Amino acid sequence: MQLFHHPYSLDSQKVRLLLEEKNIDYTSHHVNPITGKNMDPFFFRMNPSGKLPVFQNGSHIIYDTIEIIRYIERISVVSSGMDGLTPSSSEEVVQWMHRIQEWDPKYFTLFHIPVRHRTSIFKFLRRVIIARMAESPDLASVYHLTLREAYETDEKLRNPEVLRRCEEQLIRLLDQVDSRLGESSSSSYLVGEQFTLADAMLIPVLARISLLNLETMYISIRPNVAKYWSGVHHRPSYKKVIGRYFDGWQKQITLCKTWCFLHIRSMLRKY
Ligand SMILES: N[C@@H](CCC(=O)N[C@@H](CS)C(=O)NCC(=O)O)C(=O)O
Repeated sequence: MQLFHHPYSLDSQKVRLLLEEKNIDYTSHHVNPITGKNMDPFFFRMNPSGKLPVFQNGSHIIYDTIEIIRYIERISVVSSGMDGLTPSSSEEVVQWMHRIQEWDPKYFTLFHIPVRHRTSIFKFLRRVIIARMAESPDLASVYHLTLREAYETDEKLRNPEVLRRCEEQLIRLLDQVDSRLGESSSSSYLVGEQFTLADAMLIPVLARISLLNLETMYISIRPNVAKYWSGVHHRPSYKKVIGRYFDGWQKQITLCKTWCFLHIRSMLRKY
């Protein structure tokens, strides 16, 4: 099994958390979307949307995050030898998964990146797309679509209404999470006492808020969410998938590495 992912990608974090929780071995391929690695022809041929994560098991390729997560759940049930005995996720878990996945972090994240950094990332990515298009003319139509999407994204970021809608949706989700977590004082996870697929999907959302230095505004003011968030930091899966890249000073190193890469490549005009 192979996973094409990146620590920066929120949907990749969801899948990786689950793989770690279920102790499933896989071959990991880092595809950094900020440096445009997801624009490489090999990746585009596998997934014409260029989005992460992509999960491959033999000839079976899955691009949709919820589908990947449910597939991993089935693998884990089968490999534990409990097939037919262990019920798959409850209706409530599945509902939470969809509710969490409905929040698209793209614009929220981009709005909170300083404009000058955002502008140079976008400029770099547009040049990467054009360079890849020249290398693989047979993929020109997909690259054109991606380029158009990049311009549209830039356009939307000028519209404050887009940010307002993302914020509203996030606030609604966090309020629902806070009240669900508060329903039982003994339950540590979103749907009861056990870590479920819903937690694997929720933790990266909180990690994104924290990465953007917005914890005070969105997490700390919700006591149940704040308690949950500090609790999940102790899980080995969290440490491996998120903590080692973004906790404390690691965050500066991770961001600095990407920033230096972009800067040097732009200076050398190597796209
Ligand atoms: N098909 C995926 C989409 C995942 C997605 O939007 N991935 C983002 C990262 S979390 C991505 O790859 N962005 C790179 C890009 O848009 O170029 C799903 O909805 O499950």
